[in-house]
Amino acid sequence: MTTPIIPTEMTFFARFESDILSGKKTITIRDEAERHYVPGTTVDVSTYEDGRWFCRLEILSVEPIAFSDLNDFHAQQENMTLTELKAVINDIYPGIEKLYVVNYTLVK
Ligand SMILES: CC(=O)Nc1ccn([C@H]2C[C@H](O)[C@@H](CO)O2)c(=O)n1
Repeated sequence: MTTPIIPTEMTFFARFESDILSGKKTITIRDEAERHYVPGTTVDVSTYEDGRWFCRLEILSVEPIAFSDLNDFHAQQENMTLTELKAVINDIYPGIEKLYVVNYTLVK
């Protein structure tokens, strides 16, 4: 039996940093490769572009979601409209239907 590796790091595109730090963005939607975050653990967060650390987040939950089931509540939690959110996700994960909502809170 293999021991699961608990992720301790997460990256975000730098353009989302201010929304995360202000508490306006409280979820991120990731693909299969990033579904292994564990509720109750904390992760160090840095920018995807240059690896600059900017905060720690506590993972609250990780729930599967189909792209076609994304709704206005998800968009609100991302501080976007649903149209914007779907466009962002389509850009990052083109054609991927099976996704995961990672809910987090800023560690102060
Ligand atoms: C490497 C990678 O995939 N990085 C990501 C993925 C997603 N995000 C943001 C963009 C949206 O706000 C949500 C939904 O995917 O999460 C990101 O910043 N970096």
